[in-house]
Amino acid sequence: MSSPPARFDSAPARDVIIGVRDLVVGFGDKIVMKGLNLDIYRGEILGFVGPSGQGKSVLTRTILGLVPKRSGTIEVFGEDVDGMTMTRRRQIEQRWGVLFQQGALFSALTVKQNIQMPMREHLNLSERLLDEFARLKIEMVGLKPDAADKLPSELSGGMIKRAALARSLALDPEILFLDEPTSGLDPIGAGEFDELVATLKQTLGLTVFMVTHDLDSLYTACDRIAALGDGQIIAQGPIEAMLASDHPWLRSYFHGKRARAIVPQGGRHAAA
Ligand SMILES: Nc1ncnc2c1ncn2[C@@H]1O[C@H](COP(=O)(O)OP(=O)(O)OP(=O)(O)O)[C@@H](O)[C@H]1O
Repeated sequence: MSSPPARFDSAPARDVIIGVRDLVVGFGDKIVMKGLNLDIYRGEILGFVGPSGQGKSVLTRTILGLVPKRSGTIEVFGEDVDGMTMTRRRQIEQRWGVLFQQGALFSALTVKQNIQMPMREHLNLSERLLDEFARLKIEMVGLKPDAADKLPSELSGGMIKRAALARSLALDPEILFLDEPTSGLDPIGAGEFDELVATLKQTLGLTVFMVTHDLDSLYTACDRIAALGDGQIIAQGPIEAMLASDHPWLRSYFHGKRARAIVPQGGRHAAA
């Protein structure tokens, strides 16, 4: 199965923070990635779309080293992940933050304790500094200070997302992986979350890889979009490139009934 060349766009060379080449991933007889190529550039918010079950989460998990690949290469921060020592791998892991679809906070721990988990695992900090850093992260994601001592069960869906985001920022990552961050949020909450991610990108210089089905996020938060289909990238570029594509799935996704419900000025859907 042929794949697009290593660089697809005519833009000047940019700093590739993650480079995926000829990636093949499968489970038993089922091949999910069929020679996929993708670059994630430093400082961008890349939206990753595609039909359900095509492998968006699998790609994320493969990059993160949670799913083994059959072949191909993955370079993270310019280094091939194959052959990395465990120590190096752990150093790399400190440079990314992950927000899984369900938020995945530990239910028995308070927000503060959740945020401090990665810090305790990777850093050697005093309790005073741990508290100070957790307080900072809580403020960064727009939660009130009293959220620190709450359990996840005491939080709304939007607050859980923010708390999980705060935890993913615990180690001051360079890149954030967000798996459907606005799913389950009402349109206003989703819009606020997108704004927060865009602000964090600006202020912290973050790179963001965001798996999403949320058209509004693609319009309002993403600098670039990559679309997955049949185990490969079928299109990538700014929203205009998606709108101009004549690929059948992209046409129905970006020009279908739901897409037409978007307020032209970039407002969110009337209904989620
Ligand atoms: N651990 C696994 N074992 C076997 N098959 C798996 C495993 N993980 C994922 N798959 C399969 O890989 C395919 C891609 O799944 P994935 O969750 O990545 O899709 P997706 O594009 O993220 O879907 P959605 O948009 O619905 O979240 C699916 O057919 C899924 O059943």
